[in-house]
Amino acid sequence: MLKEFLHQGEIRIIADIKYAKSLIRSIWRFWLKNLRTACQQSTGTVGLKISKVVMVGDLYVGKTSLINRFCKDNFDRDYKATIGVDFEIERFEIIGIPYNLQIWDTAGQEKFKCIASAYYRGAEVIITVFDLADIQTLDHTKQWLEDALKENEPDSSFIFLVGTKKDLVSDAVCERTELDAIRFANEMQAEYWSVSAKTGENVKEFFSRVAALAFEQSMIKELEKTAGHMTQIGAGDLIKLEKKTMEISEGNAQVSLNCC
Ligand SMILES: Nc1nc2c(ncn2[C@@H]2O[C@H](COP(=O)(O)OP(=O)(O)OP(=O)(O)O)[C@@H](O)[C@H]2O)c(=O)[nH]1
Repeated sequence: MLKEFLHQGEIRIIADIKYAKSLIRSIWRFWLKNLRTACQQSTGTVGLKISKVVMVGDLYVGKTSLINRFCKDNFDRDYKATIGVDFEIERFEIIGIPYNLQIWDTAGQEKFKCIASAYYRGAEVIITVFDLADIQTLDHTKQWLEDALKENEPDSSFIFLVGTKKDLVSDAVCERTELDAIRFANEMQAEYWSVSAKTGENVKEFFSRVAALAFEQSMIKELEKTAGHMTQIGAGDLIKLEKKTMEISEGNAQVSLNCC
């Protein structure tokens, strides 16, 4: 009798789990359908989504190298200063929706600042970059961020603080610098990452996080526009990205330079 009762209990639990699983599946399917419909309504088809990412920071900190490691999987040890601005486009496909990250690389040299700042507007993501091997560059990140924020609506951009050239510093130095960096990141309301363009450490992971957050944000905006209400999708960790291709067929267009 007891055995039978327990057996029935087991069946009940299994049935409940199955029910819960099917409920989660239905909610997920419903959400995906909503997302696709939102895209279709706003573009007429499942449209291409683009997010603008702007990289700022002192000269020589490694902005271009970081982008090149991610977009072209290469690293150049020779320094070629960015003149004005440059950009790369990285393509993804997420839940069947074509998605591009437009990554703007701005010059760190003071004399090009006035050109570069013209491209800060409309940044969904602002990446402030410093060199882990040159602590002074960390001190300047707040000013870079302030300049970039001036050109954007309040609270409209995700902010990242990125320490580069991790391969150049010992673990002890890195840890010490990171204590300051994390304090800065908190003050800047930024997410902190440390990377190496030379070894590739953390580069893919970092840009995947950038893309996931930016994609999520653009979908929320889309849903808000169509459904007229806020939908919480997650915190950038629900969507796992697979890069469609490592090749870049667009971008790399050096923008013309008439500095003031
Ligand atoms: N060892 C090492 N060197 C790096 C790394 N990233 C960049 N560099 C070197 O640092 C120098 C400057 O890198 P860039 O990427 O050109 O710097 P940038 O911030 O784009 O400079 P501007 O265009 O002047 O603003 C180059 O000689 C790179 O090879 C890294 O992760 N490790």
